[in-house]
Amino acid sequence: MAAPDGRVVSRPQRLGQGSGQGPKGSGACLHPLDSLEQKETQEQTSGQLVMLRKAQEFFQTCDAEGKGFIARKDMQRLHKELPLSLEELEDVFDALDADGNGYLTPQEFTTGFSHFFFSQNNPSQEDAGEQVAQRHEEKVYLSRGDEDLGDMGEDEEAQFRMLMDRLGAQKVLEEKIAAYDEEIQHLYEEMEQQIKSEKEQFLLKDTERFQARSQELEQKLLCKEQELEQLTQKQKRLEGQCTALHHDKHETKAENTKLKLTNQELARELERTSWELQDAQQQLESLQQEACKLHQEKEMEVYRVTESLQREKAGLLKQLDFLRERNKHLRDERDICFQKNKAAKANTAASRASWKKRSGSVIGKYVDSRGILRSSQSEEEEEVFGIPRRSSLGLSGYPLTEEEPGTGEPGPGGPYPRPLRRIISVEEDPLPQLLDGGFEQPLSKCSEEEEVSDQGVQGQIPEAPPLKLTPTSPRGQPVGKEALCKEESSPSAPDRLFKIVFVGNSAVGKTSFLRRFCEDRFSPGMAATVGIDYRVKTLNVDNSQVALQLWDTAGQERYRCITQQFFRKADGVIVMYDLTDKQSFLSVRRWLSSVEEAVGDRVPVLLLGNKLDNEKEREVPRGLGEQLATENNLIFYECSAYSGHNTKESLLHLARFLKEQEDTVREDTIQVGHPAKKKSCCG
Ligand SMILES: Nc1nc2c(ncn2[C@@H]2O[C@H](COP(=O)(O)OP(=O)(O)OP(=O)(O)O)[C@@H](O)[C@H]2O)c(=O)[nH]1
Ligand SMILES: [Ca+2]
Ligand SMILES: [Mg+2]
Repeated sequence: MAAPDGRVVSRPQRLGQGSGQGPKGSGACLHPLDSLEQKETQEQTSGQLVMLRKAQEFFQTCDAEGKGFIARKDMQRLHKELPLSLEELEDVFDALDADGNGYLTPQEFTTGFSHFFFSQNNPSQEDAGEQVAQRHEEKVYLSRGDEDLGDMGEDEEAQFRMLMDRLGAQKVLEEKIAAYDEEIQHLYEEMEQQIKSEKEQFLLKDTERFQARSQELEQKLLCKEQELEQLTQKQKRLEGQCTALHHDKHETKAENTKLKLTNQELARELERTSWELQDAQQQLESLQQEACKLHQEKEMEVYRVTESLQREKAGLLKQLDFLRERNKHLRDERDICFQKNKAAKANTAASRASWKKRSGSVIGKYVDSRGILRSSQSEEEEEVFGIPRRSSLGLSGYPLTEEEPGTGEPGPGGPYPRPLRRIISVEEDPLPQLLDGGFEQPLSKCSEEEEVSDQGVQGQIPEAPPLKLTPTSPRGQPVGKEALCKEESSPSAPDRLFKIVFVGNSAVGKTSFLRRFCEDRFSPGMAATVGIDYRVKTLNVDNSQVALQLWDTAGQERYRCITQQFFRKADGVIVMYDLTDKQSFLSVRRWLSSVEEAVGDRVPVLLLGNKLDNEKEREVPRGLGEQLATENNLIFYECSAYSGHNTKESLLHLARFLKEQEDTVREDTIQVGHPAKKKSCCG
């Protein structure tokens, strides 16, 4: 058991309890030495036993609660029973408290007593006695058990008192010890105080720490709760998202299925469309071939019609010649009967009629002033036989009937030849003079001024010179007649047929060039072309017959709108300039752009620099022509209608190019859907 100051104090043992020794009579074996000692001490024990017993009685008196030890306050209790002061009791206590721990164990109590007695009786044996007493004490402690100690008698009291006195006598000795003890006690109390305060502080700190700890824990708890709260919310959110995702997943799945179905449908649709496309392509291909055939047939048809018209025309003209011969004879006879005055009258009428009867170009009979194809052939008869008919402008540019243009009524004072533009160029046809005996200046010589002068003189017809029997100009075919070269008179249909439009400023030599090309002759002083003229020439290109429909246009500005219309139908275009006239070269670009505007760049163009024979008057160097041709991807030649230089070569080059281009297109058409590659013209 730990005493208050921490020292270990063995618990005083009650009588009968011992260090493992049992109560009296337990017969526990004793040490051999012990027997010896017993003999020695037996004589002395009787008196002392009593004393010890008394001591025990005292002990128990003091240790009323039976704690097993005596504290100071127990000793104080004796103050009432004994005539001792508190100080004396304190001194006695201190004397007895051998180990100074503030408690008296039974050993210390009885030892004190026995010591006292021993010291009283035989001081010499004190030491031995002490040991023996100690040992004995232990035995006595052990051996006495439950022996009741009786009350203390007088003599005992006297002895006790004596003891106390002795003890008291040692007071002086003991005072010092007491003071010392007091000091120790005091220190002890201080220490206790300190311990107490330490304890309190400790407790305080402990409490503070505890409080802090508990606050901290509370804080932590709060944090944890918040975290828990957050986690719960997060979990809720995640659950929400999870549900949403799950829901979306279902929707996506559904959408997916729909998309798959749509996909399948689209695939089927696509397959069906591709089949339809293939069918359409095949149909397109066959339609293209049909169109191609139709186009060729149409061309052939046109050509045949033209041919037959030409033949008919020739036949009619022969008839006309015959009739004229007849007429002439008849006239001769009649003339003999009638006199000149009639002739003069007839002359007047004839001069008028002769204007109407001027033959025009072939195409003019079928194309009216606006360049639109006319309807019936009756015009031909009327024209040839001068039968007046109701129509607008005549071929020669005069109205065929006496109607006022635009009103439909004959004008006052009879019909006058109105100053209208000649629509179709005509070549002077000597026959009309023969017909009505009237004389006319050949058209090619008459200029617009002369026409005006004609209009100016109302009714006065200039004296016609005596009728010549030979025509004034060589009787060539009227312009527009088909000029079949001798060697190609075979009427077999050509393999190819190309339409070529011939443009260029006025007087550059287009008509002269075509005359050279078709009739291989040059006639100076050509009349300016009016509107548009037309020739056909068949060439032999690489052993195939290529027919060229040559449209000779009027270079004058005022016919520009008519010529424009013909560009669209063209397979090829020839642009001519006069190398002795710079202005005509400068206008080439404008011609090129109006061709480009009408047909784009799909049509090959031949550029011709004419009048090469007039080298001394050259104004346009060859290089300029070549440069322009290269820049615009044109075929280029310098030529002369006068000498015939390069007239055939240039058109042969163009015809060959057209033929090759058509072959390419045909090949491409056979391979469906491949567009024709445009070759460069100048090869
Ligand atoms: N020296 C020479 N003169 C030519 C040549 N070609 C044409 N001429 C003359 O130039 C003039 C005009 O000739 P045309 O053939 O009528 O000219 P054009 O281009 O038809 O004129 P428009 O019909 O008004 O467009 C005529 O007097 C011809 O004789 C040529 O190669 N050399
Ligand atoms: Ca003690
Ligand atoms: Mg001309």
